[in-house]
Amino acid sequence: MPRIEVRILDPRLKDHPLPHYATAGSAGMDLRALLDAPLTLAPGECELVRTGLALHIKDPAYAGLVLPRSGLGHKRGIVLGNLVGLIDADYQGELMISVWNRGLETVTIEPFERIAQYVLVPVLKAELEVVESFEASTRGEGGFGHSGRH
Ligand SMILES: O=c1ccn([C@H]2C[C@H](O)[C@@H](COP(=O)(O)OP(=O)(O)OP(=O)(O)O)O2)c(=O)[nH]1
Repeated sequence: MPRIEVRILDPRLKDHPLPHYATAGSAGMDLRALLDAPLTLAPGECELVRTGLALHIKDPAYAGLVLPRSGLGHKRGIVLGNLVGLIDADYQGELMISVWNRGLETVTIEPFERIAQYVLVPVLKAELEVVESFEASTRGEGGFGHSGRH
């Protein structure tokens, strides 16, 4: 199992569990909002929320993804302002969550509420090789729906 170093940047987090896998099959660890008071988001409003944690992946063979929580996104309209957060292996700063109320009603986030999830994923690095033309292939120039398939 890969190891990620974590710094607890805010003493209030000492009373709360670190992000963890809720079940043996969970792919993500829930992330909690470090807030002094409830945060009210009007429809369309977006706020950068602290986690109070710095997670240093270190190994460039991995990256972190911050993803919405399904229930929160579907039922309360709370998703991420950047849709998906990409956490680089060399990032050592505080993990921040862009919380966006995409819904039509005002939503309140409570301090330490679980607002997103963190998934560690493997990363492949590609080297770009400039060529004059590609080998004959079955795909032409089309894209964005040009294949004619639905
Ligand atoms: O939801 C997110 C997304 C990113 N980050 C941190 C980790 C990431 O490694 C760093 C930079 O993110 P990214 O490269 O996506 O942002 P950018 O807008 O291109 O900023 P930068 O100029 O800092 O690279 O910000 C977060 O804390 N939360």
